[in-house]
Amino acid sequence: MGIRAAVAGASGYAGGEILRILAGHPEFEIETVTAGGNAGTELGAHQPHLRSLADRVLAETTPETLAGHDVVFLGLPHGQSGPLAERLGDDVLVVDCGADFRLAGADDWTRFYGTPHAGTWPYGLPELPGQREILRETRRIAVPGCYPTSVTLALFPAFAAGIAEPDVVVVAASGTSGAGRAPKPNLLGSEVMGSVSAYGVGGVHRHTPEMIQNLSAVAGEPVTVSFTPTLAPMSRGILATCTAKARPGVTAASLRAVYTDAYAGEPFVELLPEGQWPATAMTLGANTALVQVAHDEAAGRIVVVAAIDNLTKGTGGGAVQSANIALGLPEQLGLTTIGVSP
Ligand SMILES: NC(=O)C1=CN([C@@H]2O[C@H](COP(=O)(O)OP(=O)(O)OC[C@H]3O[C@@H](n4cnc5c(N)ncnc54)[C@H](OP(=O)(O)O)[C@@H]3O)[C@@H](O)[C@H]2O)C=CC1
Ligand SMILES: CC(=O)N[C@@H](CCC(=O)OP(=O)(O)O)C(=O)O
Repeated sequence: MGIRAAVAGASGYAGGEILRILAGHPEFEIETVTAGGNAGTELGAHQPHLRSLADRVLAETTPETLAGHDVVFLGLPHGQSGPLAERLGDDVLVVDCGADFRLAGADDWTRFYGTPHAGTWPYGLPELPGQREILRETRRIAVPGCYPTSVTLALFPAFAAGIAEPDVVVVAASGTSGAGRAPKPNLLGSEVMGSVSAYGVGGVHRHTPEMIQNLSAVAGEPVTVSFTPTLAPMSRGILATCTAKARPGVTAASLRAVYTDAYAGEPFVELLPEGQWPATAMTLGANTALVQVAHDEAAGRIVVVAAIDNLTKGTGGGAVQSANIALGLPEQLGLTTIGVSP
């Protein structure tokens, strides 16, 4: 008998990615899959790529259907996780892909999400300093947002090493799956194809406080982040271009040395060889973040580019990576760094 898992939101993009990974994981048994309005229908109608699970019937998402499992993965709209998690025992590992428990600051939560703050859970980004120790001891995990995953991995080593001023500018392109599968007028194929567009400009995107929280904690001082997301005509992937003012004395060699050291032992983050730049296509389906750095001497800025698959390292893969740690399994179990191409 393996580790009994339930996936809520199994008809959605995040839930589908979690199931894709769990289906190839040697320790998990997928016992229950749930949805909202699509409860009662077969999973294969929504996730036709998950062949071995096609005839599973989606249950309703209730505390009763999610009870009795060792692990519950939640891929639900914001606001749904808190009431469900409250009704699941403290011994059950709950891994939430929603935003509800990511932020420590209730004011930030209310300002960006407009509802009362549900609380704060340990943050599922194992690469952050000290985070693996925290994840080993917890039964509640808040999986990071997809943009904050890419930006935090791109920049935290520079702040940990004290080589960047606390003034960050990020422009990131995301594939459309980041927006979920519910239809939205600006996300019709004809609106998205052949065009890249900015949205959430001017410090209003809800991932901004999450980036600030992560980078400020590592820097030990408040970091400002000017974040501009853009939508790119592709299904998956995030390419985040992040810059910060360099502290005096930083050189191309010292910058590279910081990132070489930071990621030398990390299984899922790779500093690419010099001269090679990350592309989203290199990460598709893989639980990897690919990173490259440059020192823009004329501008006095550090430039870091990171690529991830928003659904894998940015959600489902990150969720399973953190769950592996919390369950005492090898962190890499069931996860691959090998992508899909072309
Ligand atoms: N897409 C991404 O790249 C990322 C997503 N996330 C987060 O993961 C969560 C899910 O996102 P995503 O998969 O993209 O969204 P989708 O819209 O693709 O899927 C949402 C899922 O939630 C279910 N659902 C919707 N409303 C309810 C409800 N009232 N009660 C129970 N189930 C409900 C849907 O079921 P039904 O089919 O029946 O409507 C569906 O299974 C969100 O919190 C999102 O922020 C996090 C990081 C990245
Ligand atoms: C392309 C696109 O629309 N992306 C989403 C981010 C998706 C995500 O991961 O965010 P949460 O988990 O915090 O909802 C957005 O910008 O709102």
